[in-house]
Amino acid sequence: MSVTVRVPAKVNVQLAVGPLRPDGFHDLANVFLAVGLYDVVTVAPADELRVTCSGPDADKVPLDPSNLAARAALALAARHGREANVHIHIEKDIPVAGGMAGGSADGAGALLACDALWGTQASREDLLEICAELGSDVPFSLVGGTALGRGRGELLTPVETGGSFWWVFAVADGGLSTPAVYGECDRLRADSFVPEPDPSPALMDALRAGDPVALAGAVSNDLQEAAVSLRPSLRATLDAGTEAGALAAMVSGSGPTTAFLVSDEAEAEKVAEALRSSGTCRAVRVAAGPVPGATITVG
Ligand SMILES: C[C@@](CO)(OP(=O)(O)O)[C@H](O)COP(=O)(O)OP(=O)(O)OC[C@H]1O[C@@H](n2ccc(N)nc2=O)[C@H](O)[C@@H]1O
Ligand SMILES: Nc1ncnc2c1ncn2[C@@H]1O[C@H](COP(=O)(O)OP(=O)(O)O)[C@@H](O)[C@H]1O
Repeated sequence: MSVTVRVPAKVNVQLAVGPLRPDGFHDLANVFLAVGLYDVVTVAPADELRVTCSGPDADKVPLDPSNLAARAALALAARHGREANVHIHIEKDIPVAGGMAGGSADGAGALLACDALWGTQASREDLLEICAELGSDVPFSLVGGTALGRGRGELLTPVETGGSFWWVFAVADGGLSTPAVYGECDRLRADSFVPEPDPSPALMDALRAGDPVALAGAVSNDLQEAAVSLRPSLRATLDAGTEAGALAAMVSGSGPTTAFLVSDEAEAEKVAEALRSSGTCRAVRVAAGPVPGATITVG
């Protein structure tokens, strides 16, 4: 017997970062959009907890208990007074350390899969609470769609979205550490007043209208300057996408993946081809969103 869960990547259409909190996190207005690039997590009974991973980036994924999928299984097992004796296999398609919440996706996926495998029947609230303990982005990987994350990103409310948006993602060589990018953001803003983060009304209107041109005018990412500061070569990738006709060019979350909003699928293929031949990135992916969060496909 096994259970398989499919979990999407995300792009942040707004990432407003407030001042550094005493606990080392930042308050956010984090508008997540789940996009159709997926990791697939399968769990099956085993003698002991074990994680395996396949896919082109598999060698970059830790297989020890620091893996977010393993941590999710251990957290659920601890709550229900049982052993986490399960084999977790991750088919990884989400770029690793790319600002697309791949680890968070695996955490949410393993949690949902173990809950079904073990019949623990945890409530949605319990699952979301465990997700928040695992990481700021993990609750969103469970719920998917479009959502506003407040607090450190874990306090979610759904955002009405009137259509599907097409994206091209340029995957960079190597990853960027999320804490390092937040740290660089603090350093760059050390002498500026940093306001409390708020969701953009223009962005909410554009999402509700399903209007990619309006969305392109409203997207923002306070971590972009920091990601480009740590990885200056991203500037050339952003420029290549803009020159190819993307409506908006931005860093995805903490990067180094860059995200290009386009009007439709045909434009996506055009911009993708231009990015591929630009020589400014390692790989190019096309995806649309919003899509649902973690979903059981087998089991
Ligand atoms: C930046 C974002 C945008 O969605 O994602 P990525 O682009 O990395 O995927 C998130 O805020 C990343 O969330 P996640 O990767 O879950 O971070 P966590 O494990 O909770 O925290 C890792 C570290 O990031 C920093 N951190 C994270 C969230 C937050 N609101 N403020 C922070 O300062 C802290 O240094 C923290 O120790
Ligand atoms: N299941 C997992 N998949 C990928 N990375 C993981 C996983 N579990 C833990 N990690 C660690 O999390 C780091 C961040 O990876 P990831 O979640 O892919 O990127 P990001 O935080 O930029 O969205 C990786 O460098 C890796 O060390």
